Amino acid sequence: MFLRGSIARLRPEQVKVRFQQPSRSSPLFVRSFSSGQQIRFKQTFFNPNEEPDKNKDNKKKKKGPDLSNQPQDFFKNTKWTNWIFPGLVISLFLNSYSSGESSQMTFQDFKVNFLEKGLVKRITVINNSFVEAELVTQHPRIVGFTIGSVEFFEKELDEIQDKLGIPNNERIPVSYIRRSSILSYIMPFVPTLILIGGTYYLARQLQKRAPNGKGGGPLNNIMGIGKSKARLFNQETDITVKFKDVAGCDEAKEEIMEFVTFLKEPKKYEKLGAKIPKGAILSGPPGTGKTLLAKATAGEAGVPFLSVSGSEFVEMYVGVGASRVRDLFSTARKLAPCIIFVDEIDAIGKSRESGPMGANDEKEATLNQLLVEMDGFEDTDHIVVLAGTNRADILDKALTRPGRFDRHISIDRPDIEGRKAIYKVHLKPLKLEHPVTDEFAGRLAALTPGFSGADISNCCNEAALIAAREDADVVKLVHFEKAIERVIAGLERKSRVLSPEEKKTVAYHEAGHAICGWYLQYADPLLKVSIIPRGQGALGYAQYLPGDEYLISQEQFEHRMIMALGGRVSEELNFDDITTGAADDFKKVTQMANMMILRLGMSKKLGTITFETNTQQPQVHKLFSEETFELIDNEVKRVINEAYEKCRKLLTEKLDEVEKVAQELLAKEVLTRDDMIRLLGPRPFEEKNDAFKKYLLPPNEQQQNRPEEGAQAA
Ligand SMILES: Nc1ncnc2c1ncn2[C@@H]1O[C@H](COP(=O)(O)OP(=O)(O)OP(=O)(O)O)[C@@H](O)[C@H]1O
Ligand SMILES: [Zn+2]
Repeated sequence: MFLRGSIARLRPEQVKVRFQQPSRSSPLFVRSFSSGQQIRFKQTFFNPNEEPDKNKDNKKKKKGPDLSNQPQDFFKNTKWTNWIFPGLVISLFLNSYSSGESSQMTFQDFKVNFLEKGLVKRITVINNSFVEAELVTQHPRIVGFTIGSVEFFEKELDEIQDKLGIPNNERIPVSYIRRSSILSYIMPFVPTLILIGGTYYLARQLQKRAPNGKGGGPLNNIMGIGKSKARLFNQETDITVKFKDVAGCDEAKEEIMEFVTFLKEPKKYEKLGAKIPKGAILSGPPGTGKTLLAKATAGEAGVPFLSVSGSEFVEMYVGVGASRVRDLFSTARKLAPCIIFVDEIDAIGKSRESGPMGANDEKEATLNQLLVEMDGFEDTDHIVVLAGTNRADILDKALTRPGRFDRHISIDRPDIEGRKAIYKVHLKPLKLEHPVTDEFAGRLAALTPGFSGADISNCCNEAALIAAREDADVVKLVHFEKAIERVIAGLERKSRVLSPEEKKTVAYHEAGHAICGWYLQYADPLLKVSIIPRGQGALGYAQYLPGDEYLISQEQFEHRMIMALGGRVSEELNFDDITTGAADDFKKVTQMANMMILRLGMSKKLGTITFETNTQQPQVHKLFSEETFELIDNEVKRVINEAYEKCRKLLTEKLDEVEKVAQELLAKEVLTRDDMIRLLGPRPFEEKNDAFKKYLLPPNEQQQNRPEEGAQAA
């Protein structure tokens, strides 16, 4: 009765320690395995009438309900099964321990030490082979010894008592009993019991789910392998996301809204005989909020949300994926109405013929099962399946067929307005210097072209971390600027010390890039140039702000190539030797040139043909002749050479400017756009980036950048 609860919490080593010193806390287990006679042993060290001692163990145990009075509670509690195995082991241990309580000796010892001294109160002969004698002393109270034959023992006993002159009516009472220990019945089964108990206990332990709801140990993976790994988010407790938390992507929200109304008032549709779409594919680059949108849909509809990743269906054992799909849908049916979200569906939904290895049986089986399940549930089941992917183009056509994922919702990287809205969402929890204004969010959005929702969330968090590191009370714009730089270019590496020569080379290299950017019409606005090493291997870098562009002209392409070559050309013009610093630039230039020639039809000689090959499929025959091959080679070289010549011409003309910028860089390490204007005068072209003009240009420059408006105003 004192043991309840505590064993379950004790670790094995604790259990051991407890029982090395027999305490009052053992009777539960002694009783569970002892026959009536064995209680006697227990009484030798446990007195039920004894006052409970006031040690802290006891106090703790007394708190809970008394187990001995409420056995039914004990068995109702499912946890009791967890005790079986440790209980078994401990009670066996105890049994062996408690058996040692009566002192064993020889008949000779007994005769000399007790019998002849008249210390014996009562004698019991057990099974004609063992004698237990109760003494008048307390310690030991009981002694035992084996005898060869009962006749001999009786004779000896009589002789001694005769010798001591004890009258017949006062002789030691002797009783004869037969006793079969329950242990003698149990013992043959003990190994089997331990085996079964052990296996059961291990299985239970391993099947216990980890607190985060994910699988437990390795054995669990095998036992529950066919189970879906979907995480369930309960509508009341877990899904707090609503559409208002998903900023931007208004079209996507609008489209997905239909599912919300369906899950909320299915009758409205069913009344008219309409079939509700069963699923939708959400496609878009990583971090654009596909998962978030799916969750918000569940949040708005107020239904459970089952989230699983496509890759979680894939296992090396055949048939596991299909079984997991089945399990997922059977769970969903129980929870309906509900939303299933399968992230990275391309892991199983890849087009079945594609891939260099041909079809993969296991993946195909999994996909087939998914298709079967989607066909299998009726729209009256009120289950909606949403799937996320970054590669909608490689999905199997069978998946996107009507009646399955028949809606395709694409979520793009947010534009300036989208980013502004997302910033507003993620700035809300931060402690800022000023309340969030449109201006402030717009400025951050303009500084982060191409950022996804996840990047923005990361950037806001990074800013707060930087502010905390600087012991600031509030998060300021500078912290955001540092965070953005860090996200874009990586961590500043002040520890990487360059030699003065290296530093000089980097300064002229970066100055070359910067000057090209300054005097080329289609170059993006420059924000800053720096020669502080950052991230992985970047010795210097320049931050430009491309706008949200959807079309890029040939001239733009060319200007970008010239800019990329500016670093190496500047090295050539200013030093006798060249360095390895331009490797990355060349990679970019080559990629751009290849794209122009092979995909964009920007070569007159080759014409408007795309030479793109499908790298996923093995090439069986040549797609174009040797001559075309050579022509492509020559054209790519020509485009790059032309850009190189233009770059060399430009930088030769602007050698003084390069010198100025390089010297200033060596002195200050970082140059901003304002520094550039101070050194070179304003850029000769209007900036092309609207967001930049609107949020980042100082007001006086905004005037200069809009000549017509300026004229009208004057
Ligand atoms: N439109 C948005 N509004 C607010 N927060 C956003 C938005 N998009 C993304 N986020 C932020 O980015 C995080 C990651 O987004 P999410 O996991 O939904 O992206 P995903 O598109 O599913 O990415 P992946 O393709 O890598 O699975 C979100 O938890 C959220 O904080
Ligand atoms: Zn470079």
